Amino acid sequence: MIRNFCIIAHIDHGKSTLADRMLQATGVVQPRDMKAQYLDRMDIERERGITIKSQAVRMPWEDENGVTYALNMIDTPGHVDFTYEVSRSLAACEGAILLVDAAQGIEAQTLANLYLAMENDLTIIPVLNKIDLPAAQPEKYAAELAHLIGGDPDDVLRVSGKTGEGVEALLDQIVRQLPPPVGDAEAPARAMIFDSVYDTYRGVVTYIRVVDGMLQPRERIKMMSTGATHELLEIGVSAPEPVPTKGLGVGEVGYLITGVKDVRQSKVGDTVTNLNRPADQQLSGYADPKPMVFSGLYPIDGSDYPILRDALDKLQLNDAALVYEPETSVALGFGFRVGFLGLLHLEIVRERLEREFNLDLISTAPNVVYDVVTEDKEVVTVTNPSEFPEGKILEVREPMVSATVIAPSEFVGAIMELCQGKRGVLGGMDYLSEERVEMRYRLPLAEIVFDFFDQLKSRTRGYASLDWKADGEQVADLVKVDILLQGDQVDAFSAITHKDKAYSYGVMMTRKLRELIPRQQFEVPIQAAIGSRIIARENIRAIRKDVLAKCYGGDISRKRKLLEKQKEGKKRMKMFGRVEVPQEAFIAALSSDSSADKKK
Ligand SMILES: Nc1nc2c(ncn2[C@@H]2O[C@H](COP(=O)(O)OP(=O)(O)OP(=O)(O)O)[C@@H](O)[C@H]2O)c(=O)[nH]1
Repeated sequence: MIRNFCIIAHIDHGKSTLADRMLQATGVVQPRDMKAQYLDRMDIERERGITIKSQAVRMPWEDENGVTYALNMIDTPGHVDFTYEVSRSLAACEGAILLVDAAQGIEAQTLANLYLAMENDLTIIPVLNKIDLPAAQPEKYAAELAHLIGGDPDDVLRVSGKTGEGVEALLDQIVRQLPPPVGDAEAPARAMIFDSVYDTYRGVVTYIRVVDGMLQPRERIKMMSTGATHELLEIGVSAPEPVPTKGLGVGEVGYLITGVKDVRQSKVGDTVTNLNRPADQQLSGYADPKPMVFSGLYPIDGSDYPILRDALDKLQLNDAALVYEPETSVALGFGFRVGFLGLLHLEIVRERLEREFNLDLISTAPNVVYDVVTEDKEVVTVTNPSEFPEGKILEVREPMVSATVIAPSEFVGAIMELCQGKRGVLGGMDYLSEERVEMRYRLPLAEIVFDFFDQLKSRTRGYASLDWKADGEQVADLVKVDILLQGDQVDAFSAITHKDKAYSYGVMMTRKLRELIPRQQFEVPIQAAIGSRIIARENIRAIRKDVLAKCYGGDISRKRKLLEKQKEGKKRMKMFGRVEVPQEAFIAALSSDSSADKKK
């Protein structure tokens, strides 16, 4: 008897904590082994209190008639950057627990995840969490939830992941309400890969859900999309530590190990079948995660470049959403252009590179991907402003998102003002209750991916929540702004912006550089330009830097020392034409610009 379910919730509504309590209530983790966020294996997940990778775990649960069920729980990430992980997990389940913080109510990702679950035809069990909080308003939010998904407010379960209250009743309801998995036990095996993870000791561990038939150790399996075959070295369940079994049958969730070293050989969304008796139809897979923002990553010390390359290779083993290719910049030297799902993803990758591989990195201001149509109708995909085609351009298309904002209704005006300022178009508005409203906007990705969320939070005193998903492209009035030092373009500072914002970018960047670049022996103009048109200009005045002026005596050795020192200082300088720029100036100019993403 099997029940497969996942927990879906807005970020911080308590999924991981509830999962911990379930592990305890079912006895699979002993109290002495318990640690918070048991299923979050990465250090960064623990430290930041967020879930990045999905995890599956099997737990036994006995119903009131003494029948024991195997419950497979799949813990999913809550942040919008990792939504693609959620949809994969959902496809492996028959049911979802829709968890809502009893002191907060429905938030934007509650809705987004609910819609995903509904698209996957899952049975939904509404649950209010954190009922131990003094600020909890279970009656009010039970009504909100019942209104949203239909049904009676009294049927909304109430639990506390902190105290464990209501968790056993919830496990009983999972057994009672969720349908058992259906599949054909006699058919050729078909199993869906919903995650694959690189483990230093075991190689690639592939998480699967068997739909039809049976997979057994030692047999040869085939990946249906590539035709690659492997021997099944081990198959088993996570309980939550890996436990090898004699095979996995219909509806079962577990892992398999084949000895491959690269997660790309065990592609998420692929169907695993038996080589001797293969299935003819693949299961419908998932859309590949698509990078949304790109940034250049450069080692501060140029000799670290090979280390950075190896480190990215290693991280990619575990993160199929990470894409990169080598790139060179006049200002920053050799590095990589890296694609990310969002700014949180960028921040996490960068932190892992610095921490796990001891690298000091500089990242260029992130940008979204543009399609530029040139005069001869060629479409150029631009992931780096320096690739923006020269010459006449027919149109520039930018990626769009559809965004949902949920907030108390008193903030409707403030939210509208913000979204309009970001070139958003209102798509619709619904009241969830008398005082809370859901607003739907279509907005350019470039306008929301950077500081939108912070601005939204500050205009709504922290009450608004946001969710968004990709929604096609639009033609827009976009231009490339270049920054020139004495007439020479500095590639790391080029940016693609909306025409109305080009001027303010130009002014901001030229001012910043004027402050950061030391004076030279001659006057240096810093200009911002669109094509050949100058839109902003600052000057660095000339000085004559005479290091010898300090030495009045005739001590020649001291003079020589000073000259040597000056020469050394120059090594860390980059030359732009005749202009010397210390690398620190670039770092300072770029780092203050990259708005850190806050937890959403
Ligand atoms: N008082 C109280 N606090 C809770 C309860 N459940 C979770 N919390 C707290 O709420 C915060 C978020 O809990 P998590 O379990 O990390 O939330 P999450 O939804 O898993 O977050 P992500 O994995 O990042 O999506 C933590 O500080 C928990 O200690 C509860 O029942 N009562």
